Amino acid sequence: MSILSLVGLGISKKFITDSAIETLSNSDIIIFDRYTSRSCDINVDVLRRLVKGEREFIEADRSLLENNSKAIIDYLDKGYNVSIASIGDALIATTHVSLLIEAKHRGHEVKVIPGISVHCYLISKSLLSSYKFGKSVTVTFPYNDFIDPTPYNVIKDNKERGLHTILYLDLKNEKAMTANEALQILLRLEERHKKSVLSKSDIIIVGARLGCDDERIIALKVEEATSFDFGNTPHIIIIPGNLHYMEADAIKWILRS
Ligand SMILES: C[S@@+](CC[C@H](N)C(=O)[O-])C[C@H]1O[C@@H](n2cnc3c(N)ncnc32)[C@H](O)[C@@H]1O
Repeated sequence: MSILSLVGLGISKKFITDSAIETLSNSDIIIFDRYTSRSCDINVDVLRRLVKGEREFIEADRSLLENNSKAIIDYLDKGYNVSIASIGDALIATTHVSLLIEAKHRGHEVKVIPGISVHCYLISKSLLSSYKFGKSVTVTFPYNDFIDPTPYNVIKDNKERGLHTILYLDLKNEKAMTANEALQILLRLEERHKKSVLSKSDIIIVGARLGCDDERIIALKVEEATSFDFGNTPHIIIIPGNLHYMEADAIKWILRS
């Protein structure tokens, strides 16, 4: 029986925990997940330096972790302890739980090492109440002329219940969607569906490169945000629902003046 560990690295180097390093150092094979999220300063070379002892590193894209999990199970079946190291938390806004289930079914031990996720970091820095977030959703790049309406519908459902929505932005190969692109997509969906889900005068919150030295978190109107320069990616957005008076007071500190 081998061990499969899902290790969250946190969103930047300063958040990598001792527990993460210890778990990686005890693995024979470390699979660095470089597709579910990006960090400003964590990469495979950084991990090589932090991990104790010589370990085999594999850089994994979507095909290895989602379509070809058999390769991972084969390593476990051969007696190797495997860690999958993801930016942020390995189980927040990913589908990696399927790997744990598969490994467990094969009789292997599974471990989860939580990491500081962009999800909780953003909620904390936004000053909004964690009790008032609804379902989160990813805005994906249009495919030919097709724009996936899911984010529009999720924002609508959350807003109907007064809840805030976190929008993750698509990562495709080397391209990361900017907040500007995401908002243009949502405004196009508004034009198409006309359900008054998003208007140019709404206040939204954008986080850029959270956890990095040049992080930004700004509350501003949609019409300003569409052309605002938030700096390099990754970016993330909150579409607020109804603001409690304390939330409305607190976000003034991050409001663009
Ligand atoms: C699918 S989510 C995965 C989240 C990750 N598992 C975690 O727990 O942090 C990845 C998306 O979150 C956002 N994101 C991740 N890290 C970020 C950061 N440091 N600053 C701003 N947005 C970030 C981006 O929109 C990115 O495309």
